[in-house]
Amino acid sequence: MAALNVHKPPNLIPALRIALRGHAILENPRYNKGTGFTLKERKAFGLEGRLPYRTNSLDEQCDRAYTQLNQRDTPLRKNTFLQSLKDQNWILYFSLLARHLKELIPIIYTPTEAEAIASYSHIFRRSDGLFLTFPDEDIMEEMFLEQTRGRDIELIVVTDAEAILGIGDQGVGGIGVIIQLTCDILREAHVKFRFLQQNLSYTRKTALKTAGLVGGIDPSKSLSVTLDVGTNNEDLLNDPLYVGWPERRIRGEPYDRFVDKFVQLVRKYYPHSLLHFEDFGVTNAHRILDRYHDTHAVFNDDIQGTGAVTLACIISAIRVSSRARASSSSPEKKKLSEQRYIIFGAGSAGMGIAVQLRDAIVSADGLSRSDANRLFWMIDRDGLLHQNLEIQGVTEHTKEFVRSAEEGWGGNEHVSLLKVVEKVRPTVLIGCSTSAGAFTREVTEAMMRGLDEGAHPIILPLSNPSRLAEATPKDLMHWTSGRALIATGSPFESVKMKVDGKDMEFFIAECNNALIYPGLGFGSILSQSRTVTDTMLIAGAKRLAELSPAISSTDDGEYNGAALLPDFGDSPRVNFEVGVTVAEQAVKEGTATADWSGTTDEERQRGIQEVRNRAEKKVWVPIYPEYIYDQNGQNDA
Ligand SMILES: NC(=O)C1=CN([C@@H]2O[C@H](COP(=O)(O)OP(=O)(O)OC[C@H]3O[C@@H](n4cnc5c(N)ncnc54)[C@H](O)[C@@H]3O)[C@@H](O)[C@H]2O)C=CC1
Ligand SMILES: CC(=O)C(=O)O
Ligand SMILES: [Mg+2]
Repeated sequence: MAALNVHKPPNLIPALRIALRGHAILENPRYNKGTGFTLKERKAFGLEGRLPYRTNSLDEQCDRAYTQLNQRDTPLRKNTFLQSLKDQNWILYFSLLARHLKELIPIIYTPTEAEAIASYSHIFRRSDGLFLTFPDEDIMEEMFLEQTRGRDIELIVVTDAEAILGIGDQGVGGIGVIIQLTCDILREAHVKFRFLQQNLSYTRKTALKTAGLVGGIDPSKSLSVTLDVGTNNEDLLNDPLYVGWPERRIRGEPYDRFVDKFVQLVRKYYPHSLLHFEDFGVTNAHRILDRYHDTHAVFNDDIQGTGAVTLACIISAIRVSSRARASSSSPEKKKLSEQRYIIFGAGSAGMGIAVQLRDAIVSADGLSRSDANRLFWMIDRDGLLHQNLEIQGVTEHTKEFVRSAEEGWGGNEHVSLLKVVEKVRPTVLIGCSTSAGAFTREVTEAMMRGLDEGAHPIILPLSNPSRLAEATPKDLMHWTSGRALIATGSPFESVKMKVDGKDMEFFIAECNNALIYPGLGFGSILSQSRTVTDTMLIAGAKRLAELSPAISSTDDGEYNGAALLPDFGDSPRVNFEVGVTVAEQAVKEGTATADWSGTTDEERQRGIQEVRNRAEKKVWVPIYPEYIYDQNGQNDA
């Protein structure tokens, strides 16, 4: 049978010159094509006899991998299967994800990844990423260079794993979340739909239809790093199979010194890279971000990514709610500054959301910072943060949002969520507390009672994984008779119910930072921005909101149940658009340093025109390029 040869997209992906042969190329996931090696390549790379006769197309390989995946009967087994696929063949892995994006995201990310991380030491097979361990501090630079030498790294995702999703301190297993996040950026940044349709007419249509050929940043240009500074998780400390450093977390000056040493290495060797922080503990997250914000392009996803995606979601929800009110007698209240926000859980995510919304209110509606702060009521374990409460470890950011004693919140006592809802009459209620079920029927009904006629309550239970959500969408929809505008942190099924005798289906948006950080990151990397500014984040969030189905499908007033944010299955296109907007903003405000971005006003205008074109060129697409054997060619991972 003739071997199929559909791997080489002419004029799209340049051929790669590679120096690895035989076993070495088959064992290297960056280059391995498995049965996808063409006859010519098999000959050139010494693979004849190492592979069975038939050459498969990438589509065929994806079909086979998908069938194998579906033979795994639990999400965790599917997660492990995908991890081993990635260890074998990156292009096949990303291609498979691209073809089944919506279905596979909950497998490789929340909620399943939480389970995989919690069992990391027990299901451990093979390491991935760079582990920098505290006792090896003196040789950190050698370890760093060993993994990165000769590589053109653009994206570094790092965690110290103190606050993984909502499941807390996971020690060294936290690497799982950032490996997936690194992958997310890679896979989501863009689908070159039109481009591919024009250039890849020979590719099977299904691949295009299923939003197949996704790209972003070349995986060889990214690095996942775990800073193993110990763990305070007793189960891990007592587990003889725990593979991390089995000591308590280091704190204070030694911790700061260790982190600083790492950041300085990044700055020294990769000055134009984006450094993405994930799932640091709340006491360190803000401090680290503030410390490096002005000196390098640093980004804390839990703070800034969550802030940006939530801002987008609320812009979209307010638009729906104000349209609905347009047909009632009460005022429309279209502005962010016309809302009252309760944020339940004042940790990294909660504070990130408050700061992002506040900054957007100041920039869009012209309020002073202190007036904007007054629109927020922050609630944590000890209840509402107010001046008479003795709060431990209040950060500068939190202080700004503490409510005044003059508002009559009483002495040093716990003011509950219900009490705050009754008194404040919020229009927006956001949960990032890890406190499952905290948005009770009583709280929700109290919120409904406080709303203006015709308004929709905006309720976002954002805690992950799914089991920690502050309420389920189904309950919220029933308690509010179908009025609530909801988005959650993890994926939930749509809610079908009768509203005013009409059959409705409400689609629940996933308000998860993974929907926006690939675009924010792509825009920052594309423009080689010196820093990631608040204005870049706001621009990205507004663009995401514009792309929301709820906005585009309710133009004529009636809310039809469309999701408040774009679907994760559409995230490649969406993140491409967000990335372009963010890069345009970076060029506009002069933080971009890419050689095409310009320094004078005139050059910057030209730079802005250039962004989209540059973005299309930059995208990495998971398709096999042709390989040419060259003993001076690439030989790294
Ligand atoms: N949807 C999304 O994009 C994101 C969701 N999250 C989720 O939000 C949750 C919190 O994450 P982080 O802010 O990173 O953690 P964190 O540990 O920094 O913050 C959690 C906060 O909730 C407070 N809290 C705990 N129990 C509470 C209770 N019963 N009542 C009120 N407050 C309580 C804690 O004291 C802490 O301040 C997690 O479940 C995480 O998965 C976090 C980042 C992004
Ligand atoms: C989504 C995310 O970053 C978290 O749950 O931590
Ligand atoms: Mg996170």
